[in-house]
Amino acid sequence: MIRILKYRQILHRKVFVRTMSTGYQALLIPSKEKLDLLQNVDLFSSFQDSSQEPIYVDTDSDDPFDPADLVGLETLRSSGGSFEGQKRMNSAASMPLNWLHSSPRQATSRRSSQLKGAQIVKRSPQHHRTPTKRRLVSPPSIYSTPQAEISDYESDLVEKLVDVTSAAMNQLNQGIGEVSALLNAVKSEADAPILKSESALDRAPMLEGLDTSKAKKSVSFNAMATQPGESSVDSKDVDTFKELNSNKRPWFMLLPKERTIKPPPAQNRQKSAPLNATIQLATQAVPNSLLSESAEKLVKPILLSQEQEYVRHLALQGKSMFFTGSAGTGKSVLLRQIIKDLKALHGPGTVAVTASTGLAAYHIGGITVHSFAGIGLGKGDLPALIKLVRRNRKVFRRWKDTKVLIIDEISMIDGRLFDNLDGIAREIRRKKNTPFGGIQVIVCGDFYQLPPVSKAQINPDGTELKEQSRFTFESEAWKNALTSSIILKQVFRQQGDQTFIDMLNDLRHGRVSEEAESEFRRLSRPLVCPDGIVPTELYSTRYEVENANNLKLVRLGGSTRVYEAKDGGSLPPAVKNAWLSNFLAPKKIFLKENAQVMCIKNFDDTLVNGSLGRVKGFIDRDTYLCQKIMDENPSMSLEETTKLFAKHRVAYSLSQKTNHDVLIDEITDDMLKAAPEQLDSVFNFLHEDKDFSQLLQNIDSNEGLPTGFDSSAPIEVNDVTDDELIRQNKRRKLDFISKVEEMAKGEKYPLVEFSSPDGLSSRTVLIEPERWDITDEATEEVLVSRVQLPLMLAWAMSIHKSQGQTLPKVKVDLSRIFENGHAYVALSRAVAREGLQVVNFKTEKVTTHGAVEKFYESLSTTEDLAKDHT
Ligand SMILES: Nc1ncnc2c1ncn2[C@@H]1O[C@H](COP(=O)(O)OP(=O)(O)OP(=O)(O)O)[C@@H](O)[C@H]1O
Repeated sequence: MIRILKYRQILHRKVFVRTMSTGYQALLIPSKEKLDLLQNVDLFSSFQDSSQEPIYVDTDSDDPFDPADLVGLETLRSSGGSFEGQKRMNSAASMPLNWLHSSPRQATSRRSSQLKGAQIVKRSPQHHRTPTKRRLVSPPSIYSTPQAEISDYESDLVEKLVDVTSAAMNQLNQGIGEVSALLNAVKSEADAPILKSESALDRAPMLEGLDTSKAKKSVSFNAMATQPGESSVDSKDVDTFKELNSNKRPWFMLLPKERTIKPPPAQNRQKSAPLNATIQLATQAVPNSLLSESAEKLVKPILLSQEQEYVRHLALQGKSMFFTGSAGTGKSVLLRQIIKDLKALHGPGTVAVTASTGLAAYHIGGITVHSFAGIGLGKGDLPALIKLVRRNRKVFRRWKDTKVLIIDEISMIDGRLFDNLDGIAREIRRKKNTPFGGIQVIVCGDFYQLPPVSKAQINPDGTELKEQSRFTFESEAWKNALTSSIILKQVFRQQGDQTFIDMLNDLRHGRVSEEAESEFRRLSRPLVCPDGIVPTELYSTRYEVENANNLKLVRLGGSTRVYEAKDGGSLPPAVKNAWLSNFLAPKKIFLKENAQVMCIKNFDDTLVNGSLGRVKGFIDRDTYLCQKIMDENPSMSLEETTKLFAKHRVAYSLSQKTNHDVLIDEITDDMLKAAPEQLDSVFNFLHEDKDFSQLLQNIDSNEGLPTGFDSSAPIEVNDVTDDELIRQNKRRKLDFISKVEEMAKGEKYPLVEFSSPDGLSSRTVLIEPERWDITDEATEEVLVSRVQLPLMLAWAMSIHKSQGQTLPKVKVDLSRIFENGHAYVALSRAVAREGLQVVNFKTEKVTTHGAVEKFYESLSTTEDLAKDHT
C-alpha cells in the first residue's frame, strides 16, 4: 500500500517512511517544486540528530477510528488478505434473488440499472491487516521543541537525496536491498549542514500575514495564533494544499512507478479497456488513485483549526487538561489527532485511550475506563479497588507503564470514580503526593450532553444505596490534576447555518427564545426525501429503537437475508459479549431489498461512518464485477471483457494469497495461463456451452489458459454489418453474464445505494464484511473481534448511540425525553435545519444542570488564553 500522508503531517512531520503492505517501506520526499511550496518544512531535522531514534507509530490500522481516514489525503489503499473462512457467513446464502428467476436478458438489464455508477468499495474482512504494520515518522518536532528554528533546504541536496532514495526504492521494488539501506543512504546525505533559519520563516506560506518578528521568537505556537484580521493559518493551508494538488505531476517523487495508475489516454477510453479503471477488486480504495484526476476531487483534508491546534500543542507539552466545546466543535477529531501524536511521542503501551462507555471508546479505538483500570464495575471503596488492581499483574503493569491517560466523554463518568482512579494511580505508582501518580491526564467531553448514570452504591454493610451521581468537575482529583480547561468555540458540524448554531447554543444552556421555539415548531414538517432515504428517528430507549426498525423492516415485504457476525478474541465469553454489545455492528443484521441502512465505517470521504443508503439487492462479487466491467465498457468485445474479468479475478486471488495489493496492470497473460484454478469455476462452462462456440473458435488454444483470452484474435464477422455486430456482441455478453451468475459460488452481499448528504447524488457500492478488533496494545493480542457487514438498520437509533454521530437527515420526537441534555444531543446531530424534523417540541423538555452552567462560566476559550499569553 502506498498512502500519501495527510497534509498536516507533511507540514509537521517532514519526512515519511512507511511500511507498505507490499512488504517494503518507502521514503516519500516532496519533489523540489513541492518543497518550494512547503518552505517551512524542516525536511531533514529528523535525520540531523543521529542519536535521535526514529519513532515507530502504528498507523496502518484499518479501524474506523484511524484519524488518517478522517483527514483525507490518503489516495491509494491496498488490498490483501484471505477471504477464506468468511464465505459461509451468510446463513441465507442460498436464498435466490427474485431476478435470478427472470430471463437472462431481463435479469441483466435490471442488474444493469441497479449497478449504475456502482463500485466495489470493500473487499474481504481480511482486508484487516496485522497490527504490526508501522510507519516510521520523525517526531512532531515543531511541538516538542517550541522554540525550534524553521529550517530551509538546499535544492541540490534535495535532488541528491531524491536520487539516492530513488535508487534505493528501485532496488526495493526489485526485491533487492533493504529498508535500512535506504534509510542509511538518506541519512548519510542529510548529515550535511543544511539549515538556513531566517529566510524560510519570511517566505513560509503558513506564516504570511503575521508579524514575523514575533513569530520568530516563538515559531511554533505564536505562528498558529493569528491575530484578528490576519489571514488564518487554515485557509493558507488549504490554499497551499490546493496548489499542491493542482499540479498533475506526482507530488511525491518516490512512489514506485509500477504502482501508480494513470488514466488511459482520452482517445482510447471508449475503445480499449481501462484495465486499472474504477473497478478495483479486493480494495475499498478510492477508484483510480494518486495520479488520476478523480483523486483530486476526492481528497478533502481536515485541517485542525487554530484553537484545535492550540489544544494539541498543550497536550504535546505534557499538560494535564480538560477540553470541551458544544456538539460538533471537533472534539473527537482533535482527540484522535492527540492520541496519534502522543503515541508517536511516547511509544506503544504508554498511552491509555479510554472513554466512559464502550460505545464512546469504540469511536476512538480505546477501551472503557473500567476495563483499563481493572476495577470491574468499580464498586467498593478505594482500598478494595487497589486490591483488585494488585491482584491482576497485567493491570498492575499497565498502571505502572502508563504515561498518558485519555478519557473521552468524561461527562458520563462519576466524580467518585475519578477520585478513585487518582487514588489507585498514586498508590500503585508509589507517588502519593502527585496527582494520578505523575500520569498526564487528558479528558474531553461536554457536560451539557449526557450526564453520569446514577449507580447503586454498595455500603460497607452490604446494603445498596441509590446515590446521586456527581460530576467529575466536582471531584478533588479534577481540582488537583487538571491544570488547563479549554472551550472550543468553532462549530463545524452545522457550519453554514449560523441561525441553527445559535439556536443549538441557546438550547445547550437550557434557553429557548420565542423565535427559536417557533422555528423548532416549524421544523415539525416532514422532510422531503427525493432519494427515498427517510430521516433517522432518534429515540430515548433501545426498546423504541428496535421496535421502530423491526416494524419498518416487516412492512417492506419480500424475503429477509440474515448476516451473522463472526466473533473472536481471547477474552472469556462473558466479558467478550459485554464488549461486543457496545459494537455498532450488530450480532445479526436482517436485511431486505429497500432496507434503509447506515454505513458504520469510514471508507473514503464520500462513504463514511453515518452515510445513509438503501439496499438495492444482493449479489455475489463475480457477477457484480462482470456486470460492472460490461457497463463501463459497453463497446468492449466479449473476448476483451472476459479477459479483463479474468485479470480481476486473478489479481484478487493473488492479493488474498500474498496479502499484497495486486493491480490489474500487473497481471500478464502468462499469469493468467498459470492460474487456471482461479478461473475454471466460472469459465469451464464456456467449453461446454454451444452458444459460446463463436467465442471458443477465437480462442488461442494455449494450454491451461481459459477461453477467451486472446483479445487480438478476430471475431468472425463475415458479411455482418457493424450494427449487427454490436447487437451480437451485446447478446453474447448478456448470455455470458447470466452464465457467470449461474456459476458463481461466492456469497451474496448487499448492494447499497448511498446518498450524498444533500440527497442529490448517489453512489452504489457492494458492501462486504469488515473486521473490527480491540487489541491489547502492549502484547498486540486480539481481545475482541467481530467480522460483520459494516452496516446497521438506520430507520431508528437511540439518542445514546447517536452521540458522536453526524446525521444528514434526522427526526427527533421529544415527547419521551427524560434526561438533562438529551434534547440537545438529539437535535445537535443534524447538519442543518433542512435535514431536521422535530416532533413534539416542548420548551420544558430542554433542561440543563445548574452545576454545569456554573462550571462552564469558569472556563477559558483559546482566545482568552492567547490574550493572557501576550
Ligand atoms: N478542523 C476541522 N475542519 C473541518 N471539519 C471538522 C474539523 N474538526 C471537526 N470537523 C468535522 O465536524 C464534525 C463534528 O466533529 P466531531 O464529531 O469531532 O465533533 P464533536 O465535538 O466530537 O461532536 P460531539 O460532541 O457531537 O460528539 C465532523 O463531521 C468532523 O469531520
